Amino acid sequence: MAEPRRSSRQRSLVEMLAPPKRKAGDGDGELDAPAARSKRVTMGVKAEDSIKDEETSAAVKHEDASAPGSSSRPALDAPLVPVTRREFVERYRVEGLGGAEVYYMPDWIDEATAERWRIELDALPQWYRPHLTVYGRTIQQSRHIAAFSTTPGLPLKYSGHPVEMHSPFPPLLADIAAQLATPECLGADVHFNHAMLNRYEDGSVYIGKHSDNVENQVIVTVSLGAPRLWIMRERAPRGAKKDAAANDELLEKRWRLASGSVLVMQGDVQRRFTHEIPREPKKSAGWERPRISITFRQLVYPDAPTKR
Ligand SMILES: O=C(O)CCC(=O)C(=O)O
Ligand SMILES: [Fe+2]
Repeated sequence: MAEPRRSSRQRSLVEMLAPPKRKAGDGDGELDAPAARSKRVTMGVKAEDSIKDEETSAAVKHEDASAPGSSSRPALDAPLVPVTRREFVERYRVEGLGGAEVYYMPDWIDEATAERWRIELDALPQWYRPHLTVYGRTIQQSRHIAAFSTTPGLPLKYSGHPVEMHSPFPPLLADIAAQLATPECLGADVHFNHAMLNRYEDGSVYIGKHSDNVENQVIVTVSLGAPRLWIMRERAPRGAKKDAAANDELLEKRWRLASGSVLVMQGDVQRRFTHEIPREPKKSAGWERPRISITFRQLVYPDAPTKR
Protein backbone atom coordinates (compact mmCIF):
# COMPACT_ATOMS: atom_id res chain seq x y z
CA MET A 1 0.00 0.00 0.00
CA ALA A 2 1.21 3.48 -0.77
CA GLU A 3 2.85 5.44 1.99
CA PRO A 4 0.81 8.17 3.63
CA ARG A 5 1.29 11.58 2.29
CA ARG A 6 0.44 15.02 3.49
CA SER A 7 -2.26 16.92 1.69
CA SER A 8 -0.77 19.48 -0.63
CA ARG A 9 -4.06 21.01 -1.58
CA GLN A 10 -3.79 24.72 -1.09
CA ARG A 11 -6.96 26.66 -0.50
CA SER A 12 -7.27 30.42 -0.52
CA LEU A 13 -8.47 32.24 2.57
CA VAL A 14 -11.58 33.33 0.70
CA GLU A 15 -12.38 29.72 -0.11
CA MET A 16 -11.84 28.77 3.52
CA LEU A 17 -14.18 31.45 4.83
CA ALA A 18 -16.87 31.09 2.21
CA PRO A 19 -19.55 28.46 2.60
CA PRO A 20 -18.85 25.51 0.31
CA LYS A 21 -20.13 25.93 -3.20
CA ARG A 22 -22.82 23.55 -4.33
CA LYS A 23 -23.22 22.26 -7.82
CA ALA A 24 -26.53 21.04 -9.16
CA GLY A 25 -26.47 17.39 -10.15
CA ASP A 26 -23.82 16.52 -7.62
CA GLY A 27 -25.97 14.81 -5.08
CA ASP A 28 -23.79 12.53 -3.05
CA GLY A 29 -22.53 12.10 0.40
CA GLU A 30 -23.00 10.45 3.68
CA LEU A 31 -25.71 8.40 5.06
CA ASP A 32 -27.45 9.94 8.02
CA ALA A 33 -29.26 7.85 10.52
CA PRO A 34 -32.45 9.45 11.78
CA ALA A 35 -31.10 10.12 15.24
CA ALA A 36 -28.64 12.71 13.97
CA ARG A 37 -30.00 15.46 16.23
CA SER A 38 -29.54 13.40 19.32
CA LYS A 39 -27.22 14.87 21.92
CA ARG A 40 -26.42 11.45 23.24
CA VAL A 41 -22.80 10.49 23.08
CA THR A 42 -22.15 7.47 20.88
CA MET A 43 -18.69 5.88 20.91
CA GLY A 44 -17.46 8.96 22.73
CA VAL A 45 -18.63 11.32 19.99
CA LYS A 46 -21.59 13.62 20.04
CA ALA A 47 -23.94 12.45 17.31
CA GLU A 48 -24.58 16.03 16.26
CA ASP A 49 -20.93 16.48 15.32
CA SER A 50 -21.26 14.19 12.39
CA ILE A 51 -23.69 16.34 10.48
CA LYS A 52 -21.29 19.24 10.30
CA ASP A 53 -19.15 17.63 7.72
CA GLU A 54 -16.87 19.57 5.44
CA GLU A 55 -17.55 19.26 1.77
CA THR A 56 -15.87 19.93 -1.51
CA SER A 57 -17.74 21.70 -4.24
CA ALA A 58 -18.22 18.28 -5.79
CA ALA A 59 -20.22 17.01 -2.90
CA VAL A 60 -23.51 17.93 -1.39
CA LYS A 61 -23.96 18.15 2.31
CA HIS A 62 -26.74 16.02 3.58
CA GLU A 63 -29.14 17.51 6.00
CA ASP A 64 -29.72 15.49 9.10
CA ALA A 65 -32.84 13.47 9.09
CA SER A 66 -35.86 13.91 11.25
CA ALA A 67 -36.07 11.30 13.91
CA PRO A 68 -39.28 9.34 13.96
CA GLY A 69 -40.63 8.27 17.32
CA SER A 70 -38.63 5.65 19.10
CA SER A 71 -41.73 3.49 19.34
CA SER A 72 -41.36 2.71 15.64
CA ARG A 73 -37.86 1.38 16.13
CA PRO A 74 -37.21 -2.28 16.49
CA ALA A 75 -35.22 -3.79 19.28
CA LEU A 76 -31.83 -5.11 18.32
CA ASP A 77 -31.62 -8.87 18.34
CA ALA A 78 -28.09 -9.02 19.71
CA PRO A 79 -25.47 -6.54 20.85
CA LEU A 80 -23.64 -4.84 18.02
CA VAL A 81 -19.94 -5.03 18.70
CA PRO A 82 -16.97 -3.61 16.81
CA VAL A 83 -14.26 -5.68 15.18
CA THR A 84 -11.72 -6.71 17.81
CA ARG A 85 -10.35 -10.01 16.50
CA ARG A 86 -6.65 -9.65 17.17
CA GLU A 87 -5.33 -11.38 14.06
CA PHE A 88 -7.50 -9.12 11.90
CA VAL A 89 -6.88 -5.74 13.54
CA GLU A 90 -3.14 -6.31 13.92
CA ARG A 91 -2.61 -7.49 10.37
CA TYR A 92 -4.88 -5.15 8.46
CA ARG A 93 -4.71 -1.81 10.23
CA VAL A 94 -4.07 0.99 7.73
CA GLU A 95 -0.89 2.86 8.62
CA GLY A 96 -0.59 6.62 8.31
CA LEU A 97 -4.02 7.53 9.63
CA GLY A 98 -2.94 8.54 13.09
CA GLY A 99 -3.99 5.29 14.73
CA ALA A 100 -7.59 5.55 13.50
CA GLU A 101 -9.51 2.28 13.40
CA VAL A 102 -9.35 1.73 9.66
CA TYR A 103 -8.58 -1.79 8.45
CA TYR A 104 -8.10 -2.96 4.88
CA MET A 105 -7.90 -6.57 3.75
CA PRO A 106 -7.18 -6.48 0.01
CA ASP A 107 -7.82 -10.12 -0.82
CA TRP A 108 -10.76 -11.40 1.19
CA ILE A 109 -12.41 -13.24 -1.70
CA ASP A 110 -11.13 -14.37 -5.08
CA GLU A 111 -11.95 -12.55 -8.27
CA ALA A 112 -14.32 -15.23 -9.63
CA THR A 113 -16.45 -15.11 -6.47
CA ALA A 114 -16.37 -11.29 -6.45
CA GLU A 115 -17.61 -11.26 -10.04
CA ARG A 116 -20.36 -13.78 -9.33
CA TRP A 117 -21.55 -11.73 -6.35
CA ARG A 118 -21.40 -8.48 -8.32
CA ILE A 119 -23.51 -9.88 -11.14
CA GLU A 120 -26.05 -11.41 -8.77
CA LEU A 121 -26.36 -8.21 -6.72
CA ASP A 122 -26.65 -6.16 -9.90
CA ALA A 123 -29.75 -8.17 -10.81
CA LEU A 124 -31.62 -7.30 -7.59
CA PRO A 125 -34.89 -5.48 -8.29
CA GLN A 126 -34.43 -2.94 -5.47
CA TRP A 127 -31.90 -0.62 -7.18
CA TYR A 128 -32.86 3.01 -7.75
CA ARG A 129 -31.35 6.49 -8.04
CA PRO A 130 -32.61 8.70 -5.24
CA HIS A 131 -33.87 12.20 -5.82
CA LEU A 132 -32.34 14.48 -3.21
CA THR A 133 -33.42 17.89 -2.06
CA VAL A 134 -30.38 20.10 -1.63
CA TYR A 135 -30.83 23.75 -0.76
CA GLY A 136 -34.38 23.67 -2.05
CA ARG A 137 -33.49 22.06 -5.37
CA THR A 138 -34.24 18.52 -6.39
CA ILE A 139 -31.39 16.65 -8.00
CA GLN A 140 -30.82 13.04 -8.85
CA GLN A 141 -27.90 11.27 -7.18
CA SER A 142 -25.30 9.82 -9.56
CA ARG A 143 -25.17 6.43 -7.83
CA HIS A 144 -27.81 3.76 -7.85
CA ILE A 145 -28.41 2.42 -4.37
CA ALA A 146 -30.34 -0.43 -2.77
CA ALA A 147 -30.84 -0.54 0.99
CA PHE A 148 -31.68 -3.42 3.26
CA SER A 149 -32.21 -3.94 6.96
CA THR A 150 -32.36 -7.15 8.91
CA THR A 151 -35.62 -6.15 10.55
CA PRO A 152 -38.37 -3.83 9.30
CA GLY A 153 -38.60 -0.38 10.83
CA LEU A 154 -35.00 0.85 10.65
CA PRO A 155 -35.76 4.20 9.04
CA LEU A 156 -33.12 6.18 7.22
CA LYS A 157 -33.27 9.54 5.51
CA TYR A 158 -30.75 11.85 3.86
CA SER A 159 -30.98 15.08 1.92
CA GLY A 160 -34.73 15.06 2.18
CA HIS A 161 -34.84 11.54 0.86
CA PRO A 162 -36.38 8.73 2.90
CA VAL A 163 -34.30 5.74 1.83
CA GLU A 164 -36.32 2.89 0.34
CA MET A 165 -35.52 0.21 2.86
CA HIS A 166 -36.18 -3.46 2.24
CA SER A 167 -36.21 -6.18 4.79
CA PRO A 168 -34.85 -8.75 5.43
CA PHE A 169 -31.48 -9.06 3.66
CA PRO A 170 -31.70 -10.95 0.35
CA PRO A 171 -30.14 -14.43 0.69
CA LEU A 172 -26.82 -13.47 -0.95
CA LEU A 173 -26.35 -10.45 1.35
CA ALA A 174 -27.18 -12.56 4.39
CA ASP A 175 -24.67 -15.12 3.19
CA ILE A 176 -21.91 -12.52 2.63
CA ALA A 177 -22.60 -11.01 6.07
CA ALA A 178 -22.32 -14.48 7.58
CA GLN A 179 -19.03 -15.12 5.77
CA LEU A 180 -17.64 -11.86 7.15
CA ALA A 181 -18.65 -12.85 10.66
CA THR A 182 -16.44 -15.89 10.93
CA PRO A 183 -13.41 -16.58 13.10
CA GLU A 184 -11.29 -16.37 9.92
CA CYS A 185 -12.38 -12.84 9.04
CA LEU A 186 -13.95 -10.22 11.33
CA GLY A 187 -14.81 -12.59 14.16
CA ALA A 188 -18.02 -14.44 14.97
CA ASP A 189 -19.55 -11.70 17.16
CA VAL A 190 -19.62 -9.05 14.47
CA HIS A 191 -22.94 -8.64 12.73
CA PHE A 192 -24.92 -5.91 11.05
CA ASN A 193 -28.47 -4.64 10.93
CA HIS A 194 -28.16 -2.65 7.72
CA ALA A 195 -26.59 -2.96 4.28
CA MET A 196 -26.42 -0.30 1.60
CA LEU A 197 -25.42 -1.21 -1.93
CA ASN A 198 -23.82 1.48 -4.10
CA ARG A 199 -23.39 1.04 -7.84
CA TYR A 200 -20.70 2.96 -9.72
CA GLU A 201 -21.46 2.40 -13.37
CA ASP A 202 -18.24 4.08 -14.57
CA GLY A 203 -15.76 6.78 -13.59
CA SER A 204 -18.37 9.51 -13.84
CA VAL A 205 -20.18 8.07 -10.82
CA TYR A 206 -18.64 9.03 -7.51
CA ILE A 207 -19.28 9.79 -3.87
CA GLY A 208 -18.24 13.22 -2.64
CA LYS A 209 -16.13 13.95 0.40
CA HIS A 210 -18.15 13.20 3.51
CA SER A 211 -18.19 11.53 6.88
CA ASP A 212 -20.86 9.07 7.74
CA ASN A 213 -23.01 9.71 10.72
CA VAL A 214 -21.69 8.36 14.00
CA GLU A 215 -24.81 6.22 14.38
CA ASN A 216 -22.94 4.06 11.89
CA GLN A 217 -20.82 2.53 14.61
CA VAL A 218 -19.12 0.03 12.36
CA ILE A 219 -19.02 0.21 8.55
CA VAL A 220 -17.63 -2.75 6.65
CA THR A 221 -17.31 -2.24 2.89
CA VAL A 222 -16.97 -5.14 0.49
CA SER A 223 -15.81 -3.95 -2.95
CA LEU A 224 -16.77 -5.86 -6.08
CA GLY A 225 -15.71 -4.98 -9.63
CA ALA A 226 -13.78 -1.97 -10.91
CA PRO A 227 -11.04 -0.90 -8.46
CA ARG A 228 -11.83 2.68 -7.49
CA LEU A 229 -9.70 5.26 -5.75
CA TRP A 230 -10.52 5.79 -2.08
CA ILE A 231 -9.34 8.95 -0.35
CA MET A 232 -9.35 9.58 3.39
CA ARG A 233 -8.56 13.06 4.68
CA GLU A 234 -8.14 14.17 8.24
CA ARG A 235 -10.57 16.85 9.31
CA ALA A 236 -9.14 20.01 10.83
CA PRO A 237 -9.60 19.98 14.60
CA ARG A 238 -12.32 22.27 15.88
CA GLY A 239 -11.13 25.83 16.26
CA ALA A 240 -7.87 25.05 14.48
CA LYS A 241 -6.26 27.72 12.34
CA LYS A 242 -7.54 27.20 8.84
CA ASP A 243 -4.69 28.28 6.66
CA ALA A 244 -2.78 26.51 3.93
CA ALA A 245 0.08 25.55 6.26
CA ALA A 246 -2.29 24.00 8.80
CA ASN A 247 -4.11 22.21 5.99
CA ASP A 248 -0.80 20.77 4.82
CA GLU A 249 -0.31 19.13 8.20
CA LEU A 250 -3.49 17.10 7.90
CA LEU A 251 -3.14 13.42 7.12
CA GLU A 252 -4.29 12.15 3.78
CA LYS A 253 -4.18 8.66 2.42
CA ARG A 254 -5.41 7.21 -0.85
CA TRP A 255 -5.46 3.76 -2.34
CA ARG A 256 -7.55 1.63 -4.68
CA LEU A 257 -10.23 -0.59 -3.23
CA ALA A 258 -9.55 -3.93 -4.91
CA SER A 259 -12.31 -6.23 -6.04
CA GLY A 260 -12.85 -8.73 -3.26
CA SER A 261 -11.43 -6.44 -0.58
CA VAL A 262 -12.83 -5.60 2.84
CA LEU A 263 -12.52 -2.19 4.49
CA VAL A 264 -13.52 -1.56 8.10
CA MET A 265 -14.11 1.87 9.67
CA GLN A 266 -15.05 2.11 13.33
CA GLY A 267 -14.28 3.98 16.53
CA ASP A 268 -13.74 7.70 15.96
CA VAL A 269 -12.94 7.43 12.24
CA GLN A 270 -16.01 9.37 11.08
CA ARG A 271 -15.28 12.20 13.48
CA ARG A 272 -11.63 12.46 12.48
CA PHE A 273 -11.68 11.72 8.74
CA THR A 274 -13.69 12.26 5.61
CA HIS A 275 -13.78 9.73 2.80
CA GLU A 276 -14.63 9.90 -0.87
CA ILE A 277 -14.48 8.10 -4.20
CA PRO A 278 -13.67 10.78 -6.78
CA ARG A 279 -14.71 10.94 -10.38
CA GLU A 280 -12.12 9.30 -12.63
CA PRO A 281 -12.62 10.17 -16.25
CA LYS A 282 -9.69 8.02 -17.41
CA LYS A 283 -10.33 4.30 -17.28
CA SER A 284 -7.67 2.07 -15.76
CA ALA A 285 -7.21 -1.68 -15.68
CA GLY A 286 -10.23 -3.64 -14.52
CA TRP A 287 -12.71 -0.94 -15.47
CA GLU A 288 -14.55 -2.95 -18.08
CA ARG A 289 -17.16 -3.62 -15.38
CA PRO A 290 -18.93 -1.37 -12.89
CA ARG A 291 -18.11 -1.34 -9.19
CA ILE A 292 -20.64 -2.38 -6.60
CA SER A 293 -19.90 -1.77 -2.96
CA ILE A 294 -21.75 -3.32 -0.07
CA THR A 295 -21.55 -1.21 3.06
CA PHE A 296 -22.63 -3.38 5.96
CA ARG A 297 -23.47 -1.15 8.87
CA GLN A 298 -24.25 -1.27 12.51
CA LEU A 299 -26.87 1.44 12.78
CA VAL A 300 -27.46 2.19 16.41
CA TYR A 301 -30.36 4.44 17.25
CA PRO A 302 -29.63 5.98 20.61
CA ASP A 303 -33.16 5.65 21.94
CA ALA A 304 -33.87 2.19 20.58
CA PRO A 305 -34.54 -0.56 23.08
CA THR A 306 -32.00 -3.37 22.99
CA LYS A 307 -32.56 -7.01 23.72
CA ARG A 308 -29.50 -8.27 25.48
O1 LIG B 1 -18.85 2.81 -2.14
C1 LIG B 1 -18.10 2.90 -1.16
O2 LIG B 1 -17.13 2.17 -1.01
C2 LIG B 1 -18.35 3.94 -0.11
C3 LIG B 1 -19.74 4.40 0.02
C4 LIG B 1 -19.91 5.38 1.14
O3 LIG B 1 -19.00 6.03 1.57
C5 LIG B 1 -21.23 5.53 1.76
O4 LIG B 1 -22.21 4.89 1.30
O5 LIG B 1 -21.35 6.30 2.73
FE1 LIG C 1 -19.53 6.95 3.48
